[in-house]
Amino acid sequence: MLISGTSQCVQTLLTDIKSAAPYNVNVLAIGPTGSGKELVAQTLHDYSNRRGKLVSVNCAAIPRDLLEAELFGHEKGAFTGAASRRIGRFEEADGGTLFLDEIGDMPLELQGKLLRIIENKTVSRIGSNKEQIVNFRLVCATNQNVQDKVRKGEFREDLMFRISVIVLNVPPLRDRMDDLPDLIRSISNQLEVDGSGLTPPPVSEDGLAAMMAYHWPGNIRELKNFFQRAAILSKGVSIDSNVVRKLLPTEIDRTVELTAFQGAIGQIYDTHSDAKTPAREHERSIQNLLEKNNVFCLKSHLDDQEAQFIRTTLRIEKNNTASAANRLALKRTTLIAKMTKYGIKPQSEKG
Ligand SMILES: Nc1ncnc2c1ncn2[C@@H]1O[C@H](COP(=O)(O)OP(=O)(O)OP(=O)(O)O)[C@@H](O)[C@H]1O
Repeated sequence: MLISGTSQCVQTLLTDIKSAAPYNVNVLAIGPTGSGKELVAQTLHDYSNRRGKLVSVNCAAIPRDLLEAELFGHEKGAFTGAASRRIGRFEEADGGTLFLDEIGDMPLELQGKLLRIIENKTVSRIGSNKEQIVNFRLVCATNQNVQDKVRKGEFREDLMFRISVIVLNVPPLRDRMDDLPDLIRSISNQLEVDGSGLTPPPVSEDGLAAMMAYHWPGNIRELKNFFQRAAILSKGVSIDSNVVRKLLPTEIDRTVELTAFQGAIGQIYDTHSDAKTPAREHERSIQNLLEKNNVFCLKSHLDDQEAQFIRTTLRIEKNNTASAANRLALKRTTLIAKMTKYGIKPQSEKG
């Protein structure tokens, strides 16, 4: 599977992957859950031309007391239950790439051992004194703020520096909505060959607009799940805004709201037009949001809205920041500062 998308942030990510791939330097991929960090590791490995394989270990999914044996392997009889010799993941990745997912969850005592292996490139199985040379390329991933963990004493600072020679930022889906059509195509292709028997339904224009208004907290994994649900429930009918409304029920208020906001960029909220209907709809959606959330974080909600406004305006104004700033009654420098704050990059700077 290829990393799909033509958005600026994905193009930057791909360029960084290709630049780093040939060198055996440690890479840390940072991004929210489901954003495609494992695919980044796979792509790095593919471009590296290392002859070995990619070996993936999820440090959060393996119980703490088993993780060490998983990584280092063990000799027969090394501990109760070690009925036979087992090769560890470091050895398995010899000549290839070792991908340690959720590295922030690695227990502190194992962090020390990992640091030694990174420095010496030798490993010994539990129950053995024999050191073996291993030649693996290390790629780690996290969706946590590792620096925060360092501050709290939960992650070794020296290890953080060692694993993050190159840092790749994997963007959340909401920051790369322009890639939605490409991602849908990629997920549809997967559905056709994954043996699930599902036929990917087409997506109508208003369906795509409703999907773009949703903020996808589970990122590409959530998009994939949504698509599988849609393939089952829509029974071949195309995914339109009604299907999206049905399948993303808890967030649809947001969709209604954002669609209204997108309309606002046209003239729905134009003071010269009849704004009563959308205003009532807007009020209803706010009421719904308040009913569903005991505490509603207005600040982050407004930030999200602001970011969405800016993205949409840039799209409408074909990434011309001067025109977008005019449309939003902002100074261009203010718009650019806000774009930096929200990590929005225009596809091609014209303004
Ligand atoms: N470009 C893509 N096209 C199709 N599917 C994709 C794409 N990128 C990622 N996916 C799918 O999205 C899901 C999540 O991707 P992945 O496991 O790489 O995310 P992650 O960031 O490593 O998640 P986590 O933080 O939970 O470990 C996977 O099922 C993957 O196949």
